[in-house]
Order: sequence, then C-alpha cells, then structure tokens
Amino acid sequence: MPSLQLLQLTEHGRGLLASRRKSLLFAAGILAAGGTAVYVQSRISSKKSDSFLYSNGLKDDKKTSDKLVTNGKKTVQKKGGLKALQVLASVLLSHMGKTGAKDLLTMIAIALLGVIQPAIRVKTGTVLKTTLSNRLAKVQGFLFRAAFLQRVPLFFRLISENIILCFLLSTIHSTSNLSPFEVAVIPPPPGCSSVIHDGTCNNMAYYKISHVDGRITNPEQRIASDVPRFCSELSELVLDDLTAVTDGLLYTWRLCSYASPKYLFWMVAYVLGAGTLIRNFSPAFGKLMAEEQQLEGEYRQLHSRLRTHAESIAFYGGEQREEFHIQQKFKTLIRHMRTVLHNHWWFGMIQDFLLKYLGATVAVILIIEPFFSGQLRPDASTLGRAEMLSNLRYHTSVIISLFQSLGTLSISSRRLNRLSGYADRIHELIAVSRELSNDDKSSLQRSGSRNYFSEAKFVEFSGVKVVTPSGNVLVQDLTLKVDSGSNLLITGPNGSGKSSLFRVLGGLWPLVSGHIVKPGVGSDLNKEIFYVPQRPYTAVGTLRDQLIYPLTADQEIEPLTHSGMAELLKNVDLEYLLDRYPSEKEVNWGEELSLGEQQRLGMARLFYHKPKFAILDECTSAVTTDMEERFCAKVQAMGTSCITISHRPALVAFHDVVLSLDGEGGWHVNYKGKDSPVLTEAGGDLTGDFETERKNDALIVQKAFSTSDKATHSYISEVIAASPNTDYDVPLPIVPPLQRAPRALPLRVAAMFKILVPTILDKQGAHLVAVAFLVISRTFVSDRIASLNGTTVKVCFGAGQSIFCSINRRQCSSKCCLVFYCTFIETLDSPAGPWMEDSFDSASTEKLFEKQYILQGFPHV
Ligand SMILES: Nc1ncnc2c1ncn2[C@@H]1O[C@H](COP(=O)(O)OP(=O)(O)OP(=O)(O)O)[C@@H](O)[C@H]1O
Repeated sequence: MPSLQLLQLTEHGRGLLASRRKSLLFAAGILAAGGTAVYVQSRISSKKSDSFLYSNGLKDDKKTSDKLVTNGKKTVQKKGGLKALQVLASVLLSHMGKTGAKDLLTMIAIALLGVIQPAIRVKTGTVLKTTLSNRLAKVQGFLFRAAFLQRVPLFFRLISENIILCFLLSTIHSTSNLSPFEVAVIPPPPGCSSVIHDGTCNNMAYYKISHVDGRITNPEQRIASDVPRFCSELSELVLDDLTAVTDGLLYTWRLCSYASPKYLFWMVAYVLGAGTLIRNFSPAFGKLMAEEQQLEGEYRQLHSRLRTHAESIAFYGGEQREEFHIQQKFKTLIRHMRTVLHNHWWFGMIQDFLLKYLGATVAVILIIEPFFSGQLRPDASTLGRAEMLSNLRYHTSVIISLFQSLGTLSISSRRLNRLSGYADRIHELIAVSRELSNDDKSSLQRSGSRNYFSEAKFVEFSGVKVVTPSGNVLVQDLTLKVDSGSNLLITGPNGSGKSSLFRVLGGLWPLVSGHIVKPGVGSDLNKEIFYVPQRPYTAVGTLRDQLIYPLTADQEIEPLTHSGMAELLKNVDLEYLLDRYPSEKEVNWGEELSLGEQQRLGMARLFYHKPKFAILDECTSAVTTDMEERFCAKVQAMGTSCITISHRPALVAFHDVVLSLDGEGGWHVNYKGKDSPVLTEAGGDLTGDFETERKNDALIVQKAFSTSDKATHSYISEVIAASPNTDYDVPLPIVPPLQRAPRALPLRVAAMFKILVPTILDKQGAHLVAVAFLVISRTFVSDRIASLNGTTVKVCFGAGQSIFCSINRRQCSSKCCLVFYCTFIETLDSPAGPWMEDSFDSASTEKLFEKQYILQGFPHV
C-alpha cells in the first residue's frame, strides 16, 4: 500500500536509527561544520568591521573642523539594525579570548544537552528526566516494601539509590534551568564590555561624547543597561536557535527516513507562509526598543541630576519643579512602554496562533489525511493495528516537534529585530567613541597639516582658534609663548573663553586651526602639565588616593609615606584630616569636604606631582587670600610654571605675562617689567616661611572687625547681648537614630497595603486585581489537575480522531481534561510499551484500542 510509506520504516531508515551513536555523530558533525562556517565568516566580517570603525575615526582635519562647527545639526549615520548586529557579533567573537570561548562552549554544551534529551525520547520513548523520576517513584515504593519485610541491607541499598537519583534529578533540573544570560554574564560579557570600555576610556572619549560631540545622549545607559541586555538576549537567541536547528535537522532526517518527503514539504511551506505573513504584520520592535532605552536613560539621568544637585535644589526649594520634570519623563516612558507591551501582546497572539496552535493542528491534519483519503486502512491483524497505532503516535510526536523547531526558527526574525535595537545603540557608541578617541591621534599624526600638536619644553600657541562645540569662535588666532619658568595670568570677562583655551590645550576640544607646542604630547598621564580646576575632582578612595590621583598605588615611583602625606597636608592647613579620617577609610570626599577644603586638597595634589607646568583655573577662588598667596609662592618655589585664570588682582604679582581676552575673539598680551615687586599688596615675605596657622584667617577677620566703625560695633554688641545665654547643664534632646534593623513582617505587610490600597481603585489597581484573579484561578485549576491523581481514565485510540480520552467528569472539569489530554499525549509510553499486549475491541471499526489507566504523579501546573 503506497500510504504505508508513512508507517513502514524503510530499510535505510532502520539502519540509520539502529545506531544512536551514528545519529549523535551526524548531529555533532552538522553543528561543528555550521559553527566553523559562522566563526570563519565572523572573523572576516570582524576585520571588515574593524576597518569600518577605524575608518570612521580617521577623518581629515578639514572634515573635523567642519563637523565641529556644524555639530548641532549633525545626525548619526544609521546602520541597518541587522548590519549593526553583524558587526557587534563579529566584535564579540573576535575579542572573545579564552574565557569567552569557554562560555561559548558551555552554551553549546547546554544546547546539546537540550538536544540529546529529545533524541533519547524519540528513540526510547521516554525522557531522561522522566525515566529517573519513574525510577525514583519505584524505588520509594520498594523502600516501603523493604521496610515492611524488614530487609535491612536491601533498605540501605535502596536508600543509597534514592539519594543518587535525587542528586541526578536535581543536577538535570538545574542544568536545564541554567539561563544563557547567566552563562554570558557571570564572567563579564565576552568582548563586548572590554571593547566599549577601551573605546570610551581612551583619549578622553568619555568627555567628548557628552560635552563635545552630542550625537550620543546618556552613554552610561548604553554601557550599563543595553550591553547586558544585548548579551543576555543574544545568548538566549543563539541557544534557542542552535537547539531548534539541531532538533529540526534530526526530526527532518527521521521523518524522511520513515515517511514521504511530501510531509516535510508541506510543513516547510506552511511555516514559510506563516512566517512571511507574520513578518508583514510585525511592528518595528528594534526601533521601539531603541526608543525605550533612550527614554529610560533620560529618566535615569533626571534622577541622577537630582541626586548630584540635591543640596542646591533643597536650598532653592525646587522640589516641585524637579518633580514635575521627572513625572513628565516618567509618563512619556510609561506611555511608550504601554505601546511596546500592546504591540508584543497582539503580535505574540498572532504569532502563537499561526505557528504554535494552528501549526500543531496542521500536523494532526497531515497525519490523519491518509485515513480520510482512504489510502490508509487498518490492518486486519491485531499486531498490524498495534504497529499502525504506534507509528501514528510516533509520527505525531515527530511532526509536532519539527513544527516547534521550525516555529522557533521562524520567530527568530522578531527576536533579531528586537536585538537589533540594542545592537544599533551599542554599535553607535563603539563607533562614535572610537572616532572621537582617534581624533586626537589623527591630529598628532598629521604634523604636515596646519593644525597639530608638537612636543617641546615650553607652551606655545601659534594662530590658535578657540571654537566651542556649538561653533562660536571665542578666541581668534592666538599667538603666545610661555617659557618654562615664566608664569602667565589669563583674565577676561565671564564666558570669554579662558577655560576653553585650556580645553583646547588639553585636547578636550579639538584644535580647529593653529599649532600648539607643549610638553608631554601623547603621554597617558599629565605629568608635564597638571590641571587644577575650581572644584577639584575627588576620587573614591582614601585620603592618600586623593593626593596621588590620577596615579594608583602601584604606579607611584616614590611611594608617598605617612610623614610625606602629613607634610603635603600641612602646606595647605589640612593636617587635621589625618586625625579625622583613618588612613584606610574610603570616603566620599566630594560630599564631606567643603569647597575650600577640596581646593586645598587639589593644591596638595599639585605639590605631590611637582609638574613642569600647572594650569590653575580659579582653583583658589574659595580659599582665603592668605592661603592663595602662600600657594602661589610655594608653586614658584617648586619651579613649576603657572598658567593661571583668576579675577583676583593680588595674583598679578606672581605672573610675568598677562593675557586678556575680550570675549569677542580679540586678545592682547602685557609683559611685566623685570623690576616689578613680587610681593602683593597684602604684604609679608611670602617666599620665606610659608607655614602659618589656620587661625590666621580668623585673626584677620577679628582684626578687621575690631577696627570697623563704632555704629556697626555697637549694633553687633547689642545683638550679642540680646541673644540668650547657653545653659550647658540642660541636656540636649536626643535624636533617635534611623531604624536600620528590618521591621517585623506584620509591619512590612501593613506598609505594603498602605501603598497598594489607595491605588486599588484606579486603572492600575484594576490591572492588579485582574492579575491576582488570574493567578488565583490558575492555582485553583492546578489544584484540580493535581487532584486527578488516583482517577481512573479510559483512553481510546480511534481511527478518525487518532487519540482521545475520557475522564470521570464528576471529578474533573473540561479544562482539566484538556490539560490532561495534552500532558498525556506528551508523556505517553513508548510505541513498544506494555499496552500493546492488551486486547483490542476488534468488533468496533471506530475504536481501535481502549485502556484504563489510574493516573499518578500529576504535579501542580
Ligand atoms: N560644551 C560646550 N558647548 C558649547 N558651548 C560651551 C561649552 N562649554 C563652554 N561653552 C561656552 O563657551 C564660552 C566660554 O566658556 P569658558 O568656560 O571658557 O568661559 P570662561 O572665560 O572660563 O568663563 P568664567 O570666567 O565664567 O569661568 C561660554 O559662553 C560657554 O557657554
């Protein structure tokens, strides 16, 4: 009979299936060949991507300057999402290293473990886990028997077996639950993070991205959130697709061994058709995802701004304004997330319907089609019918599994689309940061062109133009030389470009035109030119770390001793910090020290580094004049040349050259006569003894106060006299410390209700109630299913409906029947199982086989 091609195993197929080793070798061969092909391709495209990324960074100077001037209008060159994905995947593979390769192998091993399991199921009709569970159940039954018969050695043997089985089951369970995200993230995501960190931390790219370039907002969101999500979703996709491909190949091969290729043809045609339909419906998930990340980043940034400027906002009382902004952003984010969720909901529904449920129905139709067409007739003999049934059952399982793998592959495009949203953002970050970090190198390399940096022992500007990132020209054609040993003071109105000149000198802003000569060109650490800003950066760490910053302990040539630290701090009257903070204590210095103290710490840092040139950008604005003068004198004594920005006339005395900017691009230079005094108006020989008491500041104020006019004096005296005397005997009120220990459970539950109850009546509350109802009803159904244990079930195998069953309806709702039916189909014994020996109702043509089962081991769903 021609239709028996479905049922009869061909000789070739039998041969192949007879050897499980061959099947595994075959699958492993396909995997290895596929893996090698993908790796080779990725290496090739990695080279291409590298050259693509580098070529982006190396643009000629003209282009750079044009780009800067038109930065505001600049648009990001959008790569296709999948192109970005390809580039990123190749970057990941090429920067994987040993650890990354190990992770990838683990992933493949997990995928194969998932594949081997169905392979065993197909062959033996049981799942490995199910076999072990069955055995465990049996062993536990035997335990009772052994105990009842008082057979102690047998009992202990069974207990040992029980323990081993438990261990194996828990290993299998936790291995199959091992999420690919964890595999990818427990060691840091291979390649990706290091490429990004290299790119953003090099050549001040972190500064240029957010302050100069403007193409990327919130780079930290991309690094901290997009990268882990991308890695997690990529590993999931690779794992699922790897499993689906191998599953698909195995099942296709088995189906072709048993049955006509027309089944495969119909299935592929169906999946392709459904896939095309779905693709046409698919919303732009990649774009939606990128937008979501962008909005999330902006929302986070508002919170981090609030935290950074908390004190100023609190003093201004600006909470409501800040809250308004945060709420606005939050609402926009929620609105967008709702759109995304809605799209996922309806699209997932269509996708599941077409590929999962309708796909399974198509599989059943394919299987029963020969019955309806009359090509397939049950054999007259009992054994023939039994074999037909077993084949029918087996083919249903193979075709459904094949549909599932094809379905998984066909939804990959949606997942890829989503992934491409992350890939786009990460790729953009890598490309922009490489481009920016290469900008500086390119200006060094092109010393033949008009604008470049070169190395010398002095600082010189020749025809330098200072242009802001938004294109405003601050200084035109500046030409000036600062020799080693001489000091330059820069003055000018606010916003005239004084700090910007240093930004160009330090390479933070590009050199648009002109030539700069300076010491330490291209060196990593600013040993030659040391910058001291108005608010010095205080790194997280100990007091010692602050002094040696940016060096780390292992970079120090001469380690700073405790007495050295004390000496440095004494110069700036901060030696009390040594008593206040233990030497190993890590402190958030930016929050704990006042601005004046931070400036003094910045000065001590300069004394430690002893650079050739020091750029002092209003770094003494918050310290007393006395301290400022001592600092300048000490710097001079150290032999460091200063380039200073200050509005204080007292500092003129310490400088030989004054550069004045007019704020409109103009500038002029004044040189001081050689006989000018080095002393300030405040007087005192500052080059002599620098050590003054901290109390000096207070003494100066007291002196000024006592010499002030009589009226003021009498007014203040009156105020002091009117103020109440402090009674030191009265105990001060004790402020209770913040509660740190966790509260008792009832209190925590009450707090939760306090939050939840008011929201229960609004829209979100309704959602919450609906979800709670679903969860409770699911538990109820699950409980009903579990109560099926012990129920007697009659299972019938019919010619028309393939398999059906009936359950005592009094004990089980129709929903439970459905769940039971699906579960039963999945866990049905092997075609060669013991039921084949049972008798058939051969009188009925409809009912081919019937058997009663007592259900056991039904879990809660
Ligand atoms: N990242 C930036 N993008 C665009 N414009 C900027 C940027 N940074 C600074 N500017 C502009 O450049 C101009 C000069 O700024 P700069 O900080 O050099 O002024 P300054 O002379 O040091 O002023 P002040 O005396 O107030 O410190 C200002 O108008 C400022 O708005």
